[in-house]
Amino acid sequence: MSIVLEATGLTKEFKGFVAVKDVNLRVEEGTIHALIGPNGAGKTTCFNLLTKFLQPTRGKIVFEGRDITRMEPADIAKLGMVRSFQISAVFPDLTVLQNVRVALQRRRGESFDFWRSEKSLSQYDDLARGYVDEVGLSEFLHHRAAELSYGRKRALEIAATLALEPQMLLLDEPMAGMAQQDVERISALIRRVAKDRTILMVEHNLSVVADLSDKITVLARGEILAEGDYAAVSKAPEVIEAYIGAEHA
Ligand SMILES: Nc1ncnc2c1ncn2[C@@H]1O[C@H](COP(=O)(O)OP(=O)(O)OP(=O)(O)O)[C@@H](O)[C@H]1O
Repeated sequence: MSIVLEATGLTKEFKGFVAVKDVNLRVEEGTIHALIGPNGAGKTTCFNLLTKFLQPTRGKIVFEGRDITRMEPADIAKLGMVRSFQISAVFPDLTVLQNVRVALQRRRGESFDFWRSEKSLSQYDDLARGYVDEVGLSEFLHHRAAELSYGRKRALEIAATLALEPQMLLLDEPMAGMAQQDVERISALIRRVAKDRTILMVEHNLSVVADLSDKITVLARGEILAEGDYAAVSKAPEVIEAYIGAEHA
């Protein structure tokens, strides 16, 4: 199986404090890979490094055979690696359809003054409808984003992300703040969009991680503690200890 994203010796120091230490990570094509660990483990920092929101102190990141260590987030998005919720959410006053169209327009690198050119935008309608369909929001096509429930807003964000046509999606705590019925809906959605894409996610909800992930990397104090499927990592004594230790910290 081929490796889509590979980090080698990834390290981030904040004024001498090592938040991420010598992390070696390989994400295989077509998998859902989760990054977990107790609070303060370095997950967010790691994620920000991989998506280039932070510059690593040391280490190398290769996406699809290309060294992206020094690239900007917008440039790696063009290469096909997109962070969801990067497109910071959705425009509340636009409809579901309009939001996805705007994302499509971005992908095509057109100007951003969408309010002027309703006509030229309509060429994207069919494509946009396809993504809206894919995330199960067809019946809300003409609803304003602001009117959607929290879970449906998240689905809309995913639709807008898909419209950027990523080969790899990085999801930052997709279940954060979700009610149970939304968790189930978004889980199903992630599984569906993962069919022809690669996904790396940071997620605190361990039952979601157990349910969705092909592979899990456990971080603690900035370092990789364990790696494998859920059955394996959840049994590893060092993982149990790290979680319990973090609870008592
Ligand atoms: N900009 C920063 N400056 C200094 N220290 C930082 C900075 N960002 C993160 N850290 C520290 O790095 C460590 C790892 O933080 P990080 O947010 O990556 O962990 P996390 O695993 O995402 O935690 P959580 O689950 O609580 O979100 C923490 O000790 C944090 O205080």
